Amino acid sequence: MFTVKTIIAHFALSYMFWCSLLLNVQTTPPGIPLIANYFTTKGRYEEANPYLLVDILAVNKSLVNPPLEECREIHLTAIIRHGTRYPTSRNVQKMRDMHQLVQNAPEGKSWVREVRQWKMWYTEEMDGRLVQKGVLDHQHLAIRLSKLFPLLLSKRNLQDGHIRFMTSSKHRCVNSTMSFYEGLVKLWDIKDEELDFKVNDTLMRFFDHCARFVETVGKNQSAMAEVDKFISSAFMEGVQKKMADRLQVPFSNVTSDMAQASFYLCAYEFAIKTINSPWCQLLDTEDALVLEYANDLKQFWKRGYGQDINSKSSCVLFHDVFSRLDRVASEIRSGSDVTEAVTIQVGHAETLLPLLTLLGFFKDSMPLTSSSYVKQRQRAFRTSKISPYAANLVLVLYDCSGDLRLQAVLNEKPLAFPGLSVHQGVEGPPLYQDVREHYRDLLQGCNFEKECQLFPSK
Ligand SMILES: O=P(O)(O)O[C@H]1[C@H](OP(=O)(O)O)[C@@H](OP(=O)(O)O)[C@H](O)[C@@H](O)[C@H]1OP(=O)(O)O
Repeated sequence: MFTVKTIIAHFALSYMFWCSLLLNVQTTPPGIPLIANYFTTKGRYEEANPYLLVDILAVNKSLVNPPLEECREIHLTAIIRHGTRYPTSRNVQKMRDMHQLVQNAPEGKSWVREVRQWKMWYTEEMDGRLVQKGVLDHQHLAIRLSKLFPLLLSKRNLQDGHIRFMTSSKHRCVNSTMSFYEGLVKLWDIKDEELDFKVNDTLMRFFDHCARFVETVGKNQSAMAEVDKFISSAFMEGVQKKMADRLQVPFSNVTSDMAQASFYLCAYEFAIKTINSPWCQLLDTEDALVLEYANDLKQFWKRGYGQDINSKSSCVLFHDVFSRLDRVASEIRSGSDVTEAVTIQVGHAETLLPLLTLLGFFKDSMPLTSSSYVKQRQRAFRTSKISPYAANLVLVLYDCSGDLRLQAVLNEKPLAFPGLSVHQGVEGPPLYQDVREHYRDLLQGCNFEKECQLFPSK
């Protein structure tokens, strides 16, 4: 349960947030950039769960465990994005160009001087590697999940080999997997144990192996047409103009890439070093909302509802998860032990977003387009909340006196399966059978090979 301190802090933070919205004044805690809630996939997990700012190990059991007394958790699959990372080499280049532009800006305000004096320390070699904060993200997540699901994430299950680890081959994911394991080993003071994990890109980087996705989306810039249109829109121009005014440089010198680079400089300095960098002074809330929307458009059209193949490329992961749930269900029904209590699968934002899309989560009534920025202010598809660093989708199977129930939890908050009504008005997670029925078409179809064929046979 939450401690009193956490509850008070949670309400204080929420009160400050709503004041800032109503009064449109900065009331974010000092040290946190005013625009920190809009960093999309470059954002910290803590901004999605502000109570963690007070106690990084706080959990709210009542939120995720079923209120039904007779339930006990019997299996957990967690699909987790890696922790906080360095920028990719492509973005380091954009950030370096932005830093260069500021060198030639006139002195101006004090923060401009600070930005001019700021040392560009990012290098291409960093290329998305995990940082120390990313190690802590996963260590802390492991401890919180073990507090939420103690029957599953237990010392006994770890030592008996009932907790399985799988990761993408990318260094940030391998190191995140090791950090998650370290969190448990430290918690239970386990010595002389070796982490046994599998690298499986077929599952964790399915998008690389889906020819139709690679050719029609990954390599096809026209699939990003709405993103490109928005980046050339008056909204983005407005951001560039304000930046040019603040820096007192010609508007023509401030490209949309530079606007994005300033956003990233503020985001990475904060996420990696917890610094409210002078770069954050270059953008106000309205600017951040525009840049947030540009990034959400990218994720929508490349990983979300924008193209059907985005979500269908995750069929292989969908079937992997449900075949394991089916296996556990039959083990329970036959009275035998559950062979795999916990599966930890570490991947990317582009592992999580297509699967969430396939399951129908965070779907808005209208698609995100270059012309719907204003209408989509309250959109459900907001990656700042869905897929920050260490974002995690946890599927928990419960045995409730013989009835199997399945709960979805995203970033430690329960998710209702879209379109699945509560079973006969009974509170708590739906019956597993009802979830399977709800996804019957996907379970019987969603054939990865067929969906990913570049030229589908008739
Ligand atoms: O804009 P960058 O180069 O950072 O984009 C990265 C992806 O980062 P994200 O857009 O999710 O913030 C990165 O995803 P991650 O979950 O591993 O951080 C992805 O692996 C990398 O290839 C870049 O994605 P893109 O779609 O190729 O731009």
